[in-house]
Amino acid sequence: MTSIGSPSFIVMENSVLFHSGNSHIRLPRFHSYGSRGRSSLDCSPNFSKCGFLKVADGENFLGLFLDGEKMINRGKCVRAIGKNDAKGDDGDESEDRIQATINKSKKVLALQKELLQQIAERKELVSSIRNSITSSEDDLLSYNETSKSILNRDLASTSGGDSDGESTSGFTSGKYVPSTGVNIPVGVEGEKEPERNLPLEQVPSNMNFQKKSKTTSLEEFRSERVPSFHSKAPETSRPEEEKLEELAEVSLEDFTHEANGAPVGEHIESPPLAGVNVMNIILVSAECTPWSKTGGLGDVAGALPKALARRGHRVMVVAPLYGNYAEPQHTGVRKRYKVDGQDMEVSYLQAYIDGVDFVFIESPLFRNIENNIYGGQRVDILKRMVLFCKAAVEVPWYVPCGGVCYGDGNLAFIANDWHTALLPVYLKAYYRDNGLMSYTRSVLVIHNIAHQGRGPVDDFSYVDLPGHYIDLFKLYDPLGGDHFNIFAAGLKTADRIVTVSHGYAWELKTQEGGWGLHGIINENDWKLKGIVNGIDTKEWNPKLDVHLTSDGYTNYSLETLDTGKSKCKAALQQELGLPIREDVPLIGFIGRLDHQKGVDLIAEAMPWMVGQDIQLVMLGTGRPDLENMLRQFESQHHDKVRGWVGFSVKVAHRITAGADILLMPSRFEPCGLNQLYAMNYGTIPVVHAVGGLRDTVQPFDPFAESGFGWTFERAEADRLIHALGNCLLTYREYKESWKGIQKRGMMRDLSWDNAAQNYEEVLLAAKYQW
Ligand SMILES: Nc1ncnc2c1ncn2[C@@H]1O[C@H](COP(=O)(O)OP(=O)(O)O[C@H]2O[C@H](CO)[C@@H](O)[C@H](O)[C@H]2O)[C@@H](O)[C@H]1O
Repeated sequence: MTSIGSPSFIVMENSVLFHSGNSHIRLPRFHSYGSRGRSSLDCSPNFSKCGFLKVADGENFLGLFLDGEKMINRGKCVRAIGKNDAKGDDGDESEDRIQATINKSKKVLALQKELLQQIAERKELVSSIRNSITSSEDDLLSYNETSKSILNRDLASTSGGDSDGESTSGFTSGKYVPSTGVNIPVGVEGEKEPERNLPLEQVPSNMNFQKKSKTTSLEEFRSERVPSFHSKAPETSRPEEEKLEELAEVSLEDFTHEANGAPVGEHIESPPLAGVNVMNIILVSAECTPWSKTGGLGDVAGALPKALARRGHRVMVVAPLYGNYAEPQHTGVRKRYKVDGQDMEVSYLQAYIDGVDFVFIESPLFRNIENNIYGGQRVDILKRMVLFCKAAVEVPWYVPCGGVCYGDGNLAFIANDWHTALLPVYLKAYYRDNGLMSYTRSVLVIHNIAHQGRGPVDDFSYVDLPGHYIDLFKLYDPLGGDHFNIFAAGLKTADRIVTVSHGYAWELKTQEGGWGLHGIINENDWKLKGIVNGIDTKEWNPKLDVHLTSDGYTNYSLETLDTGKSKCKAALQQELGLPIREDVPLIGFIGRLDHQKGVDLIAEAMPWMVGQDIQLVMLGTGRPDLENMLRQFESQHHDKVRGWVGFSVKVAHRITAGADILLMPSRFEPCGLNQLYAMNYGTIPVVHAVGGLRDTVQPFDPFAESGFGWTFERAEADRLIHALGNCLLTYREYKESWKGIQKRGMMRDLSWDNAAQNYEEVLLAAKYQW
């Protein structure tokens, strides 16, 4: 928070020139001010320097307040700081300073002029490049009659959206009809290739275009000097005048700094980490924490976008609205989409949290299934995903966030698992095949290849695509012959494929690991990359964990590990009704109860385990037989074992904090998040060395005192017993080594920041791929 002391002002027609110490800044005058005695604070959501004026008497300004902490936070309310009389206590001295400011502003205007000249030159260069691209790709870009008529329809601006609720999109006689009132982004016109303001960063780097020429382009200037603004329109859809206006709005201080080489004022935000590569990114997921979660996908959808936003990208998450969520507000936008021949209406809600736009799609199909997201008949699930993907792919056109739609230029979708694997296909079939959304890319992330959206070939009729698209979905299966496979089509169509660890990227290409899709994955190896998941270090942090603030639990850190963790362990033992003993190793398991998670291996090892002086708590839901098994473990070994059947985020956090050891005998594990959470809480993982578990848990080496846990090479009970036995021995006999492992785990950087940077590289590669 920046405190501005004894400031003085010049009130101009449309702005207020503010001067204090060495700082100068121009702020727009807010229409909401000027009322007598007004004392509340207000802000301009679109203004880069989010200023606050307090007025007591007509046009006499009493105070001006700056949000110096994070100026790009739209709508973030700040406390009032600083106060001064408009005429100033400084009298003449103040007048002089103001005069000086005016002089400086003149210099700045001269600078601006020069910049505009450079921009004009740069524009000329870009348009000549664009012309050459257009002429060489004429064939590719010529539209068929259908697309011409689509383009001729509604050429309204990208902002605002259409809320008439009357439009329907879908395929009629093999031709896709976008929803009535599609807001084709500005620049899409008439019968030719849409005229677009190709942003500078969209020019492929290999085009010999001097990206880093001596003169500075507007884009470069903006990205280097001005923080990225959440509510700004995508570059492609904004007229040049608007950009210039924005340039003029950049504070005087920025310019005077440029001119004088003076120190940067406190209110200048550092440039986005992504630099000139900032993009609009829309992650589409069937679940998203904290609103909906059945497993790790929800965690990723809730956290990765925030890390991407921290790098300066404009980021949105699109998810279905399953329940009544507190945060999102109705946008007033409604649309209709055809699903299996029926018109389905959807509406859109939106919330802006931690730099990310969360957009929820509301439909009776999604209502009240938060506990059964993937439940129901195969065809019902398929219809839900068809509706979700059809609606999601058009969100950038219809749903204004911070007042402005994302638009389809410089845009990349991140789809996740088979549930949204239709999105890349729709993007291609409905739009890119018709010359629309040409600058939009899609990346498909594989979190779990075991679930693929399979069905009989006849299911193709539900996805509403032109007939020839069936080849993308058809897959031969040695058991069932030809079948319909949504994941297969998504993998073939997406511009890039990501999976959640390096180990899993390798496994996917094998017959055992690819679950029938290894052929397709091998064919598309060139676009596949493994990126290890991160963790949400706010949500899963023993220091901040909100689930550790009651019932005897406590927050702790590396410094308070011994006392804090012991307290959490005792609280967990008490909550579970286990004997409260500091010296007994407490082992935890958290996960979906299915074949993947290797619960049966724990069952096999159970006789050995209960023969040890240990305690075991297992939390999970899933296959009914495995749920029953958990209940049986508890009733048979009530003094040592608890089987908690249910889905409880709170209990998951508490087990992670209170347990000494986390067991993950997964048969396959694309990445695994629980072992990462465990390490961050000083809980030692014992894992089957597979997929992401192998990538993230380097085995303990007692000679080098290195490593983070114990691993076993084969998913077999005796291997598990061997690894767990060594772990228990170290717990009991080698306390210092144990502490070392705990501390190394807690000191690791497990945040999403690294992964976000890697995702950015993938998105960029997709963006420049034609
Ligand atoms: N009963 C319960 N109560 C409360 N919380 C529970 C729970 N059961 C599971 N969870 C939570 O769900 C998440 C599970 O995440 P994982 O990554 O371990 O597995 P999942 O197989 O679902 O995810 C897939 O996607 C993720 C994300 O990419 C990959 O890491 C993973 O390998 C892949 O299988 C964790 O946050 C865990 O705490």
